[in-house]
Amino acid sequence: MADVTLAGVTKSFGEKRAIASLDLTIADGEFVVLLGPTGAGKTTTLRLIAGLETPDEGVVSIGGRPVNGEGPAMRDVAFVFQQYSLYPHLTVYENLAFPLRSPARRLDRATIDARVRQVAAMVRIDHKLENRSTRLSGGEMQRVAIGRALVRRPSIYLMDEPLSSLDAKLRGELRLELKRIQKETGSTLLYVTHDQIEAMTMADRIGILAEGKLVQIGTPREIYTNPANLHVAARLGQPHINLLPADLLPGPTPPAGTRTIGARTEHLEIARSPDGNAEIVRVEHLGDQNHLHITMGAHKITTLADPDMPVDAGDRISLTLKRPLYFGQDGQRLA
Ligand SMILES: Nc1ncnc2c1ncn2[C@@H]1O[C@H](COP(=O)(O)OP(=O)(O)OP(=O)(O)O)[C@@H](O)[C@H]1O
Repeated sequence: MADVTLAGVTKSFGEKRAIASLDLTIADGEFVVLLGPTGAGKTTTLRLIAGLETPDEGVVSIGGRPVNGEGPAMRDVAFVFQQYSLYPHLTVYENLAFPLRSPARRLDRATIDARVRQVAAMVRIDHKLENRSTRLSGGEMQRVAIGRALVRRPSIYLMDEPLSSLDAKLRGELRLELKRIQKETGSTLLYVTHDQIEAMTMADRIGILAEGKLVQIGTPREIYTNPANLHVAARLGQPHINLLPADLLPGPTPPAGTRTIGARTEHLEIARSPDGNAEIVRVEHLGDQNHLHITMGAHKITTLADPDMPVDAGDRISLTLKRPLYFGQDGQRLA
């Protein structure tokens, strides 16, 4: 079993508390994505699990075994970083074979060869095995870097923004492949990203970190539809959720104590109306949808609309809320 547990883990760097009493469990075979703003403690969490940092307090366990005293080599964990970190003078084949050649592994040549070829096929780089790693595109290099982690067959993968340096098309392709590989191999994977699409599409569960604390963890759908507070609500959704005063828009009566209403596209009803309560100031045509930028008094609202909806800048519309999210004074969700 390769479940990972952090229990009450705290880690400071000098005065800075990077991780504050963090409790997190990743089940065996689960794909968990950590999302959070810069400095939230995502990388530090990975490094604590890898054994590259030692907790000040609390316990890190892998497969039920406390590993606080164990170095990285003993933890059977593979780390994939944002930078490719390949050996430039070696071929793709040699880069993939390298982790298997350590004397401690005692693998024979045929076993190494079979494993390299199997993983190369998995990450779809088998046609470039003899290329030098410097003569690859960014996407190919990152496939090799991921392959080099896979070839070792560790029980846990830790990935720190492995796709962020790639262009959007490659990111989309590798996202699908990573998810497929993780399913096929049944590996436990903890993945850090700023990219909410990666989080939504790959994660079994998303953990939202803020200031070294786990604010919420749940399936992508739970985190999106049932955010625990304003912070979580603002992390997911494109365009960004609109955070509005409780009495701005007509709609259902908010629960007592409502300070802020969270309205995503699906919480807003739009109708063209010359005496409507809002005005469209800009329409961005994105092809399959339109981005509408709306003002209502001093407030700005952004939402999506069907490209067939005949609206232009300057049009007045009436905006109504339907089942939005309600938040109290302290930012916590009320309903
Ligand atoms: N080695 C270190 N020395 C001093 N401070 C550190 C060190 N490592 C991390 N920190 C601090 O701890 C906090 C958390 O850092 P961490 O790298 O875990 O954040 P992150 O969520 O991964 O951020 P990013 O998204 O920018 O990578 C930050 O304030 C950072 O400056």
